[in-house]
Amino acid sequence: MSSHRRFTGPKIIVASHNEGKVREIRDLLAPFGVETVSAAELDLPEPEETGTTFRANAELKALAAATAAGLPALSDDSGLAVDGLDGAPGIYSARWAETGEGRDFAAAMQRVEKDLCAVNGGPNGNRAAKFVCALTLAWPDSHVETFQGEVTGTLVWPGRGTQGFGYDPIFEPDGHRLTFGEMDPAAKHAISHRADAFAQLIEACFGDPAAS
Ligand SMILES: O=P(O)(O)OP(=O)(O)OP(=O)(O)OC[C@H]1O[C@@H](n2cnc3c(O)ncnc32)[C@H](O)[C@@H]1O
Ligand SMILES: [Mg+2]
Repeated sequence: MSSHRRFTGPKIIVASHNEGKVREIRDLLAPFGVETVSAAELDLPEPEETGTTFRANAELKALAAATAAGLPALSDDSGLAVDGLDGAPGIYSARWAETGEGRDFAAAMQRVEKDLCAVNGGPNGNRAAKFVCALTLAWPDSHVETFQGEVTGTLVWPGRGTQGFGYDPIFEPDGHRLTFGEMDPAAKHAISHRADAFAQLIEACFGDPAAS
């Protein structure tokens, strides 16, 4: 028997204010016939991400939405962790793009490249990075289930492609010659950090209970 709590539906809050993420989460949930409503659509406040780990931030976002709305909520805390930068920007990936008037990912990607070149003494050297995703499913009684996924790759410069969102144009996953920015959504979903975490969530909380 699995010790995970199962989601019995029918409705789930997607506890994110990031449109690109909400689109991907809806794609990944589509085969399970779950009705979704996003935190933005419900006008839920965006909690401050005070955690020091992806897990802590995912849990606080999901709990805030689930307890405010009285429905199970699914959050995602994710980011780009660059080996040569000791894992930066990491949990600060969104904050590196903040301008005070919104987000500028062109500027955030430029900062990653500049910092990496400073460490490597130029454009070559160690350009390894990974995307990390912590997914939390929380219930209104404060029960949480959290799963973490990742995908390793290499940073390219300049960025390529206009698909996806955030740092996708500069991330070329290992074993591929296209960046996430150049891949179709289905190709990204086959290998992404989000899809990795999702596969674990689905198996633990959405699978057939008779099979566990
Ligand atoms: O907190 P919510 O409301 O979900 O939305 P957010 O955009 O603030 O999300 P995070 O706090 O988790 O920050 C994640 C950052 O990492 C970036 N990121 C995460 N997953 C990504 C992906 O699949 N492709 C590109 N960038 C990604 C993303 O653009 C954000 O800047
Ligand atoms: Mg955020």
